[in-house]
Amino acid sequence: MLIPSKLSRPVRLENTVVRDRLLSRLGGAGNYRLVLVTSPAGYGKTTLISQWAADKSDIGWFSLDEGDNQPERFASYLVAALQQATGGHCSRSEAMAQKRQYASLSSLFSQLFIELAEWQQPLWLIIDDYHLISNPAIHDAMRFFLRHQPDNLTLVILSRNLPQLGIANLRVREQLLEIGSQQLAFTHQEAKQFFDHRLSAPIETADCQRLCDDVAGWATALQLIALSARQNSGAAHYSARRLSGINASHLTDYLVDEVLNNVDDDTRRFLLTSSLLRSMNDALIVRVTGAENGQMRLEEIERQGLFLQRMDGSGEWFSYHPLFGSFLRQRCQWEMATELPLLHRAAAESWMAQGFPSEAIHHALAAGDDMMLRDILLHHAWELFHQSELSLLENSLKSLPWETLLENPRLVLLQAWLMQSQHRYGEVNTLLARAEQEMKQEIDTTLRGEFDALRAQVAINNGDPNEADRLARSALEALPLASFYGQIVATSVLGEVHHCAGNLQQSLAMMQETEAMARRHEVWHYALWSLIQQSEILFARGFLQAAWDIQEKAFALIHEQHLEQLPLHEFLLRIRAQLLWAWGRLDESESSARGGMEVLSGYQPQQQLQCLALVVQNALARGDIDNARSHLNRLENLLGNGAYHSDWVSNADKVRVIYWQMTGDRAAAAAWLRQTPKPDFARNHFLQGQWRNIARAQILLGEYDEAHRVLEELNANARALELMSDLNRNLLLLNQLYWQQDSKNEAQRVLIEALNLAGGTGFLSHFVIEGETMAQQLRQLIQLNMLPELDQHRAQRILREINQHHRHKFAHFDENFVSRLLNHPQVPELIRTSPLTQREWQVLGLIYSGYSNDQIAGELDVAATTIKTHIRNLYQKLGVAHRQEAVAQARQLLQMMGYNAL
Ligand SMILES: Nc1ncnc2c1ncn2[C@@H]1O[C@H](COP(=O)(O)OP(=O)(O)OP(=O)(O)O)[C@@H](O)[C@H]1O
Repeated sequence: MLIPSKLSRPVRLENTVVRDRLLSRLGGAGNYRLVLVTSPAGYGKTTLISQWAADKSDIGWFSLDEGDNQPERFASYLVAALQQATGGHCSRSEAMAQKRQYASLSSLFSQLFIELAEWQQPLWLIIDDYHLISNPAIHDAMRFFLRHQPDNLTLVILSRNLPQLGIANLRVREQLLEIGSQQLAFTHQEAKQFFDHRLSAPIETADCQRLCDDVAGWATALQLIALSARQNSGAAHYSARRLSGINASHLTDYLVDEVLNNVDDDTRRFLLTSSLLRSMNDALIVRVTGAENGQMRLEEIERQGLFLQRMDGSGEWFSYHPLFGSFLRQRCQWEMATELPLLHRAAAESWMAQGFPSEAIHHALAAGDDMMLRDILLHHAWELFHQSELSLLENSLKSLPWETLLENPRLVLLQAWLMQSQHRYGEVNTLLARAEQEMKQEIDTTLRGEFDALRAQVAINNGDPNEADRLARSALEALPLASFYGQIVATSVLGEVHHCAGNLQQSLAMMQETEAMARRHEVWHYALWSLIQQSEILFARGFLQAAWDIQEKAFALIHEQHLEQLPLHEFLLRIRAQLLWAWGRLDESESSARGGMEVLSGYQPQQQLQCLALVVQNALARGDIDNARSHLNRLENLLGNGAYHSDWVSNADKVRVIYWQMTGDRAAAAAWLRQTPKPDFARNHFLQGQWRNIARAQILLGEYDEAHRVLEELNANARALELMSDLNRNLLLLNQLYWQQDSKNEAQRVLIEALNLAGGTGFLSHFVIEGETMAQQLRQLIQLNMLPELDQHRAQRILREINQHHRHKFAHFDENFVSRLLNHPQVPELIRTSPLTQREWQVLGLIYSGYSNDQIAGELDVAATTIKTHIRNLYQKLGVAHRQEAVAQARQLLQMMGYNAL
């Protein structure tokens, strides 16, 4: 819940001096991205902007306190302020902010800007006391905000110092309106107006000017002078003299002498005790200060000019001027040390009664009241956990003695989940084991179930499916229906265990069950997770259309529940990219993979490894070697700088091995093959992937027998486990193997089977990526008319893709290449003296790529007889008699130029 006073413009402006000269400067504020009002404490920043904003409807006001250094909290208030300004227009961003479902502040802001794009009127967002922000993550996010905010939005920042927001740049571009302390300082005329409002007896103009000069127009000082003049008449000059030359840091002495010592004891006590509250209303005041009528008391303090600000339109919420508030709190620590725990306890109780557990925890911590903290946590910790108040919870648990946790093992469970959610798996088991060992009371069955469910999750994350299986089963046995969270976790883990064991049917059933439970209890995170797993299973079984449909459901869930910024969204975008890639929809695939990287942009770059591998994979399918190389550099860099799960590594290795195959880099493949782990048995599709990488490297290195053994076993397993997608991929590699071994018939047989399987899976790019060897075989199959009609169409489609993407293969013989070739010292004499025409080079390239005469005619769009003439001429010039010789010549030339020929 958000505290209303933090989202309200201070409204009490009667008796303030209307500062026309500054207001008219602010009249043009809408022309700037940023209005920056900076000055030392108490120069009138808040008052001025509050006056200026008084007649505006589209404003959002956000007053910061120290707690707002936590990015999630900052974001929630910022979005809420904009919601206020737009009358609730940004509901998606609001839901995301409330549920904390975003990867980074900048991604949340991007969503915000999408919603704001429809908002046409001018819009103002005011952030007061920005100097309280010290967290660099927030500064970064606000720089992002400033760069991308819509043109009709103006950000107004009030701060005691110059914020780190790239101010110089905005200044140069004239996008910044600045108001500093010199401008904020009261003029003589304003000071006169000020005193005329405040003092019962008028003050001489000359006196007023001197007072104003003495304090350099500092508003707070003028206010203090007026205060003391009212309290002990005639002391105005004395105060001004004392105030002249001092600044906020020396203010304490002055405030003690002139303010605290000048109010009656009752008021003094009221000021000190109430200052412990960062925001206050009637109920909080009554409970903490013991005042009979809190509201009246607050209004009275406000009337006395004791730096209390009214924070919302209804007049119920107040807070002290920050300067005065922190002074009072400090004094309170000194003067009322013994009473502090009692006061904080009262504050915590009152916040609890009003439904603000996190504010209550703040006071329970300050009170050092373990019992109270324990009780708040027992009742509200899960709610806060799901709102990602992780650091508040962590601090709370840290401050409780271990014995208290042992007596309340649910708190141990909470601490363990906090560790798991931060991937500190090792610590989870240590903590739970220690708790079990040291707990005095018998651990009840439900709790054991909860412990086991969490341990099962940790085990599967750690890659130990056997242990995960045992724990998940034991959890499900122990947990009653009411413990739905543990049940969901354990069921999902069991689903994963089956998945790892290759029991896809059971795994699918478990994941469907997880989804149903998670939806019933609105645990959206697990619902999404289980949908993604279902899609993975269906993909592995070769049901790509069904996988697509499940993905659609997952995207719908994300949309409905505003889960766009969950890291899991990346997972979904990634498997969508894989599917699109398989179907040859490369542009869409790449943009989905990039979308995934965007979701993770606020995390460690290592997290992007998998999406990056997909970007490389797309470049490879396009035959775009240069692009693939440049992305690969980044990918290899990440691989070398992180510890990854073995599946991640084998996905990344896949594109590396394909790249080496395409560029003929045997040395790299050999080095990799020496050190890559060789798992025992490819009983699931993750391990199949790793073994396929190995087989591909072996084929490239000419280790045909080894590759053959691997692929035979992979195929047997894939058939037994019905991993049809894997079978399809394996057959394509087997085809490569036979082709390289010159077993053309075998190659043809497995290719026909692969094409047939592709009728179900819809695979396309898997064929395309094999490039020219695939193209040659397909051309032959098409010519021989050996395929059933549908497969024939598919073969033609694949061929078109290869031709389109792999033009560079015959573009080797373009003008540039040919001129380099003719200047090569080893070029055969015959070619140097009677060079081919450009057209003849082109035809040679096509012959080399396995095109028939008719296909060359079709490709170059000329008559078949013309091609014959070209061929005759180029044979003559090359000194060859037939096709094979021409192909061999072309290969030699390409190799001479350093190309990896087919
Ligand atoms: N225009 C004005 N008319 C009358 N009093 C003013 C005016 N501006 C400021 N003051 C007095 O000065 C005090 C400080 O003003 P304000 O809170 O606006 O300063 P600030 O610069 O925002 O301070 P901080 O840096 O601590 O946030 C106020 O309590 C008010 O009494």
